[in-house]
Amino acid sequence: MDNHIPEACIVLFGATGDLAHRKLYPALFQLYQKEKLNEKFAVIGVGRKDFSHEKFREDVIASVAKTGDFPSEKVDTFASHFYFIPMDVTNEKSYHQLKELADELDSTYSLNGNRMYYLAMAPQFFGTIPTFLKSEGLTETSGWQRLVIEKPFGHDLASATELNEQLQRSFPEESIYRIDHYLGKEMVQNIQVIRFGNAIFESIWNNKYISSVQITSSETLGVEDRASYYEKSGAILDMLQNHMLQMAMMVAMEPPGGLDPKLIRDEKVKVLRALRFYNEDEVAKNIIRGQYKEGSMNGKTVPAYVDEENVDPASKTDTFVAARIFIDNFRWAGVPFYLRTGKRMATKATEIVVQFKNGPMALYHEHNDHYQPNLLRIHIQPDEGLSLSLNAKPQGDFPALLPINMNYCNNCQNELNTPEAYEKLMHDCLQGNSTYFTRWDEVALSWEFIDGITNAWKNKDIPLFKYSSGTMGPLEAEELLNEDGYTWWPPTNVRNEINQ
Ligand SMILES: NC(=O)C1=CN([C@@H]2O[C@H](COP(=O)(O)OP(=O)(O)OC[C@H]3O[C@@H](n4cnc5c(N)ncnc54)[C@H](OP(=O)(O)O)[C@@H]3O)[C@@H](O)[C@H]2O)C=CC1
Ligand SMILES: O=C1O[C@H](COP(=O)(O)O)[C@@H](O)[C@H](O)[C@H]1O
Repeated sequence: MDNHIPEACIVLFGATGDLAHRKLYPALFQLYQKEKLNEKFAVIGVGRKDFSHEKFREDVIASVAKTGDFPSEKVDTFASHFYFIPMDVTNEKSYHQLKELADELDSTYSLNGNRMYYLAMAPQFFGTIPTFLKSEGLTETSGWQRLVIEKPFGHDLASATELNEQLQRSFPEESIYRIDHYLGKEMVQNIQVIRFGNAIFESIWNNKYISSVQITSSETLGVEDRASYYEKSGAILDMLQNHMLQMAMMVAMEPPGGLDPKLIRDEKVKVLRALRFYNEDEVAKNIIRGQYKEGSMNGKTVPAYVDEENVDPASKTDTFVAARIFIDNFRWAGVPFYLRTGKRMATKATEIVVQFKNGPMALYHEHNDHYQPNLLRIHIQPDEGLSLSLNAKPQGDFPALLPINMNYCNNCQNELNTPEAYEKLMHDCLQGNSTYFTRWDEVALSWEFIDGITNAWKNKDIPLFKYSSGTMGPLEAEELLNEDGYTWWPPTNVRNEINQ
């Protein structure tokens, strides 16, 4: 890991695709504008379209322009570093032309042989490309070689293992950067600092003082045009296996011995090792799956999942999942972690709520409707921040109670400066910092846990609960918490709280 401005040739497979256009070019431009990239970089875009370098540059300029009003000279100079190779990645021979251009740019821009290969392509190509990169000699340069790989990383443990073995024949584990874009989110990275940078939290961050943890990631969008992928994945593979478990790991991990990526990832993986795995009966009791029905959102009727384009009308795909999980270790024994995520829910929000236990004696709250437990809310999105709910006394009125909130908003004043997840992750990769990428042991264990659930869904008659679009999911997800004496805390908006 180093902090100097990295020089590298970035080879972007999938350069004409949606992810590259919407996220990756704007992210690279931000790095360039902030001087986290200097003139020593080149990007080679790969796709099947017959683009010239010029056409590709126009595309890159258009993509950047969609994200803000930037000086055209700066954008043009940035785009001049972009080159395009039309090729079919399944054709081994086409890599020769790629190699030639990469070697040439290496010397034109003095890139020291450093290469970042970014696979922004459908997963069926994840194994093929690294194999050809190695067999055709693209991994033999004098500099570093890093492989960035998009999601999904397999669809179960067996397929993920097979893919991983294939990758490791071309790139060692320390050169493989598996993207989970939630790990690039500002407030997900902040969890570590909030916990380990504040003695008041770390000392009570355990089962003596915390009664439960809730993590919600709700979306208002439906399946959109991704049915062919989503029909096979559902919310459980799309969100729970990766983003939701990653957030749970960040909340639950032990303090690392330092900030080295290995030390942090070692602690995260220990959380997964302590995760309670469920048998089929336990899956039925602890995991709720749902699917959206027709409903009303912003005054408009939206269709049921089964009526969406390219969805099987008899589909049993989960568009919602709520899970009660337990981390059976000294710190967390007995503390339920509730995770829920879904599409077509009432709000777009990601929030973590840490609920603290009530004090040992009910001096104030026994007959008081206003009493609420202390909550620490970590607002991941859309606004980023923290809120701490406390109880106080309203002016002059004793012994009444008034719940109050202490709020901090990370992006309210300086909105434009919050780096996008992809900007941070690409920068980290260029610097060789793998902290916020997923290591193979994390991926394998998370698949093992998820396979237990999906196998139970296949083998047992476990219901799929329907929920109306525009709600927070099926009633059964609420009952999951009610059984334990809890209720889901609705996501709040820290900006509104501050402005009240
Ligand atoms: N889009 C998003 O918001 C997100 C995407 N991802 C992941 O990113 C990856 C890419 O997604 P996305 O950008 O949406 O996909 P798209 O379908 O929009 O783009 C696919 C890209 O692959 C190229 N391609 C396809 N087949 C070949 C081939 N045989 N040889 C060379 N190039 C080929 C296409 O080029 P051409 O058309 O020129 O052939 C295109 O550039 C996926 O793994 C996805 O899961 C992850 C999170 C969010
Ligand atoms: O990975 C994915 O994430 C998005 C949600 O990401 P967010 O940053 O907007 O919260 C989700 O819509 C998509 O289905 C999934 O593949």
